Amino acid sequence: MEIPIIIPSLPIFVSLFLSVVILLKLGKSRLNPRSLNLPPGPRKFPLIGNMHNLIGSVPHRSLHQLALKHGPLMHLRLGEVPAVVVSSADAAREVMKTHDVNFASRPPILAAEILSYGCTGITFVPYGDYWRQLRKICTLELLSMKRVQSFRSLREHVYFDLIKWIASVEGSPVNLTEKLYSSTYSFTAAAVLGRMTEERENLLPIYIEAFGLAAGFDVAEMFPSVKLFRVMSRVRRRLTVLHHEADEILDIIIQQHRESMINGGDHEREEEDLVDVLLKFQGDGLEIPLTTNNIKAVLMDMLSAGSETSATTMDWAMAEMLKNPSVSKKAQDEVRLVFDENGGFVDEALFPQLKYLKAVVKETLRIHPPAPLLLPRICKETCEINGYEIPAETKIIVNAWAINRDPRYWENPDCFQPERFLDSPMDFRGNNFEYIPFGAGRRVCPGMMFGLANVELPLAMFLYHFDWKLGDGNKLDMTEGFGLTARRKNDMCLVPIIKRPLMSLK
Ligand code: HEM
Repeated sequence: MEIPIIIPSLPIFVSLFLSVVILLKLGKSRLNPRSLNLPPGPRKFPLIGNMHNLIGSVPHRSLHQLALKHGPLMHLRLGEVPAVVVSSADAAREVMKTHDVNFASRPPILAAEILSYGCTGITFVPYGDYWRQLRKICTLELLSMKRVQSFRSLREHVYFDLIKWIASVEGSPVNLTEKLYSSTYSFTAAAVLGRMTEERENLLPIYIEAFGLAAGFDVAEMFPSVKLFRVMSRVRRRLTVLHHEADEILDIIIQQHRESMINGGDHEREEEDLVDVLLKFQGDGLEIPLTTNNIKAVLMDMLSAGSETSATTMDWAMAEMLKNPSVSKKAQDEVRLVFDENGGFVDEALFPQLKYLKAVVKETLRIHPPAPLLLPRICKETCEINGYEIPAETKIIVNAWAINRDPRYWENPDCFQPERFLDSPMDFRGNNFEYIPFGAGRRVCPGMMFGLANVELPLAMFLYHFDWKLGDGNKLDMTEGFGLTARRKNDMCLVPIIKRPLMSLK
């Protein structure tokens, strides 16, 4: 009698094979250190660990709910990656101040590895001499207050074009969200790469797709020891193609800058862009020489870190003001008082007078931090925090969203009340751990001033020139979406009504 041989279909065979590989890996894994005094956390399942705990809501909300049960220092396993989630100001201070050096590197991330030339930009490069050199260039040159001011005329032109367009469609619904994101990209790309319009425009669809993919879930990142997942990763393949396309465009841009420098510079431009600045450093005898790929990595970091964060802040600020008419009235009254006296020109030089608008921006960053989990850190050497052991190589996730709304530090934490920041010494530079939209410690955001200028100017222009109402049949939707930043899920369509005519730019 013949014995039937059952041949499983290919997908079943592949999943069986992968399960066995993962089980074998986890079997001899270092990830079940029962003897360690780890922070408490929810029960972990085989293979997935706590991945199931993140289903159903945006990650910062799911993690917040878990932390309410397990505490401000919570241990998780995401696939095979051990992680600790920090959800209180005290624990955040321990990580980003007391033990800052130990937590000053970031875990490698697939998208950064590919798009940022093997993590050689500033954002994901490990803490050390090369990072220190880049950070110095960043704070003293690329993103200094002087540099931010040098982009003033560029900023005015980009956002003036936007409000001119809005004025041209007065009375009809405008997809403000879409316009905010595209104008912020235009400004950031022009400041970073220069005014070469065609190349910048070609880079935009690549950038949008790449950062969309980067925000997605990739199983290879959850099981770094299973090399097969890396080989099979569709995200990896697509990111690699996009990286090559972006690389060619960046090469053209850098080449044109080099030629322009040899010919004595571009006399039509008032300001240097960031490519100009980095190329000067390249020839400047740095301690650790900057290769052209290093420069491209920094440029990609600036584009990704600089554009979505500002647009997301602006979008939430507009949505909150629409939801809270008394807030928008106060902000509008202030802006109109200041700029009516200035002949109707929205002038950055007068922004120190916009105390209420600045409080609106601060409150937006409190209640809707664009990077609600900051950027991840990694523990270099095993250390102790609050009596718990944090093993080396643990991924550290700081839930800034939860901290910024913690009722122990904030009255009515879920209410949008800019008044709480008027006459308050609280700042977002990483000194007050109950308010950390830009992070803290050595890796705190170096682009704060650049980002804020990019938010305040368009907001002041929107409030000064227009009244805004929801289009017929549109409801204000405050749902959060998934993405690289915590942007709103659905675009906001608003009807602009001109209240102050547009003056031409000075
Ligand atoms: C509203 C605007 C912005 C917000 C809320 C924001 C937020 C953040 C956060 C939370 C981090 C991680 C900090 C940490 O790990 O402690 C970060 C890092 C960073 N940001 Fe921003 N950012 C903004 C705008 C910008 C802009 C405009 C730029 C540049 C053009 C920029 C460049 C960077 C860079 C390069 C890093 C990495 C720094 C490092 O690892 O040393 N950011 N940002």
